[in-house]
Amino acid sequence: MRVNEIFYSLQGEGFYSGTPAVFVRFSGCNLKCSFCDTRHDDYADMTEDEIMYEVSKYPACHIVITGGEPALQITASLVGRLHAAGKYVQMETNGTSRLPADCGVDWITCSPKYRPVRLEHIDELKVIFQSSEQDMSVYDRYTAAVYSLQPCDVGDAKVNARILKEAVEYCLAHPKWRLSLQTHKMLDIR
Ligand SMILES: C[S@@+](CC[C@H](N)C(=O)[O-])C[C@H]1O[C@@H](n2cnc3c(N)ncnc32)[C@H](O)[C@@H]1O
Ligand SMILES: Nc1nc2[nH]cc(C(=O)O)c2c(=O)[nH]1
Ligand code: SF4
Ligand SMILES: [Mg+2]
Repeated sequence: MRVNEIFYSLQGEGFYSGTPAVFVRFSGCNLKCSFCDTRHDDYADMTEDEIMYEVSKYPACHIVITGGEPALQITASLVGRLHAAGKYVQMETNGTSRLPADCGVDWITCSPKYRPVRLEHIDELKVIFQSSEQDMSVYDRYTAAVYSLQPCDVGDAKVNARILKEAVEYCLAHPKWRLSLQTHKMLDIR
């Protein structure tokens, strides 16, 4: 499997914010979002054994499978092995690729981009919020347990502050949505 990095940190985003987690970041993505905050091109080829060994070095049971786009590489076999090791598996995905049959991921956080979502089930819908002008009606078609609104980090403090203010206003006016802050960036951790 093409792995960009494996590291231990706090889940910085969404419903599980603050949860200690081992991040497995797969390399490569089928999209090129202009705002993407992650460099994921570099990789090492790793076997499932090697991934399991790396993950076993950390004490947390929460695993975040991300990328790049992890749906392009995830296997039921790897998820099964993580479960056998007592792990809880969350995946961060853009939702454009179907998951392998019986993939078994415990929590799917889907952050739709500008392409149709092909997932049958979403636990958390995480929308990247850029402006109060954004058409939020496109998300009406999705059903999830949790609806997270995450301000887009555009790399400019003034613009970020404007986006954050509008995101707060949006949540207050549409309380189905909860604010998701990228807390790892505030804490300056990975
Ligand atoms: C790097 S992506 C990897 C997973 C998957 N490709 C996806 O887009 O969901 C991880 C999360 O970061 C979010 N994200 C990426 N760039 C961002 C930015 N500039 N500001 C806020 N969130 C961002 C994505 O929407 C996604 O929820
Ligand atoms: N701490 C931390 N939390 C995260 N949650 C989702 C991330 C991602 O890049 O998918 C991420 C990340 O890169 N770091
Ligand atoms: S889908 Fe995710 S990883 Fe891919 S470019 Fe967009 S934000 Fe980045
Ligand atoms: Mg990230």
